[in-house]
Amino acid sequence: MIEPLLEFVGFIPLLALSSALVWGSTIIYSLYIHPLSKIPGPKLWAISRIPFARSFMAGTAVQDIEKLHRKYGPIVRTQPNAVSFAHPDAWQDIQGARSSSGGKPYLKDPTWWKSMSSASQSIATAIEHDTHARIRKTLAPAFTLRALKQQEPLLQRGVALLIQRLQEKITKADGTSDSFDIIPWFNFTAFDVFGDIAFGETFDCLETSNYHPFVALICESIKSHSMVLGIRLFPELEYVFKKWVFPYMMNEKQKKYGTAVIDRVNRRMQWDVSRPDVMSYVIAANEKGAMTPGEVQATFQTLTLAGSETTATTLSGIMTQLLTHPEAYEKLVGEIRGKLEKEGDITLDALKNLPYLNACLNEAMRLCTATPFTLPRIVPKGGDKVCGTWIAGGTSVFILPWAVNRDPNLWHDATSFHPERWLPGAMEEKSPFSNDRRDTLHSFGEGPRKCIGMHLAWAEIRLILTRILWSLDLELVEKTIEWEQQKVYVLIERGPLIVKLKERGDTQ
Ligand code: HEM
Repeated sequence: MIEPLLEFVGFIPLLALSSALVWGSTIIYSLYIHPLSKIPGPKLWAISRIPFARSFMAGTAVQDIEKLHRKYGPIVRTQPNAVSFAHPDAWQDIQGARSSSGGKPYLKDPTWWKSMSSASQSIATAIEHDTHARIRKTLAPAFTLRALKQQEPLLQRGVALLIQRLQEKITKADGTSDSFDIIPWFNFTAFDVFGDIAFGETFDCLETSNYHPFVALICESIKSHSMVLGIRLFPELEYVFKKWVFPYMMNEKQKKYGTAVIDRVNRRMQWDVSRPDVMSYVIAANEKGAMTPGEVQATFQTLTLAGSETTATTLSGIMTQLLTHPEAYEKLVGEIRGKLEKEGDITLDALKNLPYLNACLNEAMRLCTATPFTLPRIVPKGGDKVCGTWIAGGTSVFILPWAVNRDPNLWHDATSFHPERWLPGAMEEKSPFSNDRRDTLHSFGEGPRKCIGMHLAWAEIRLILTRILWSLDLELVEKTIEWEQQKVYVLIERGPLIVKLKERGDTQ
């Protein structure tokens, strides 16, 4: 009885010694022999995936890695096999088409991009170039400027309902509203407008002045989605989590509302109507069988999230900046009310030509970018030069817009909100912003996988912001959003922004 125990106890030092040897040689390999050993960065991050995963799952990765960039430079090793770039050339090198990759961009890193919930691929989760190109070609006509012109009445209708709902809040005798959090209203509008433009049904958020359970679910699940992504960095654990943990994380709400988009997609496909929504283009292209039904469903699920969360984040960002910079707020309201006399003057075409509005939006997209961390790509076999540095094939590489957009070497007074840096005067030699690297702001990505919804996003953001500022005066009651400290779980977790409204004071 005692003998096997003694045998086992005797085995422990051997086990400890062999583990120490394996660990020791892995550490020495990672630090001194690995093809990325010359890339600067903290040693702990170079030998283990744990520090990155911890920081990512805590929602502080963008701030933590920004600090690493300030210390180690624009190229930093963030995991044994991953490198972050905060370099002006990174957009072209990592996301652009490369001659070294046969004129194609690097493939998306499946650890980050492969769909977790759907067997079918979507425009965003498709890894292979051919599948992506086929899906993108089917959707592209729905997102041109021409299509947007036809979709404008749908957009205007959604935004008009937002304004009506906000005006209904003005119930006090002194002509003001009670204090309320304006952030959910950006979510309501973004999801409703996109639902209407995508498949002809809103989520009734503005109708009911409340979250549709599906929209609430999406907002709540942003954090848990990041947990899952963090776990994926450890393929050895993923099987256990997939089999034993994730099924239990799927709650009743998820089961009930998870199909909210698919149901709408299926309903829309049965309609025999002519309306210029995104689905009408897909139906037309699908007469030739361009996308499978599974791809259509997966793509509309992606579009709903990609098309709404990002827009709502940008609106939250610009509103936070304007309400905390009263001089910019006043100047923008002056431009909007001065140049747009009647409500009917607020058209998408007119808004393109308001210089201060567009300067404010560019500046908000710089500091409050909706995608502060871009999901990684894989350097092709054989390796490649990225931003002038040789990176081994198979390395996971990503851009950190959060750090590029705050780099004091690229921007004057980098962390402050200055819409002026986007006005023509900023190019003049005497301007403090004359050396700003405006060309490094790529809010919508770069290359063949650049945001397909860019025109729609600009239109929606300009229209929502302008119509609010044209109709209403806003007063900041309480700012609980400190944008610099916002947690980022791939997308940004946005805190409350408490405001009061009143009807605009001057003539209408
Ligand atoms: C301010 C709002 C938005 C921002 C900042 C934004 C940003 C981005 C970025 C940076 C990418 C590239 C991601 C990557 O490849 O790593 C992207 C891709 C994408 N965006 Fe947007 N986006 C916005 C609004 C929209 C809207 C309104 C839609 C609606 C359809 C949309 C749909 C997509 C899709 C489908 C992709 C993937 C494209 C592809 O892989 O071909 N986005 N977006």
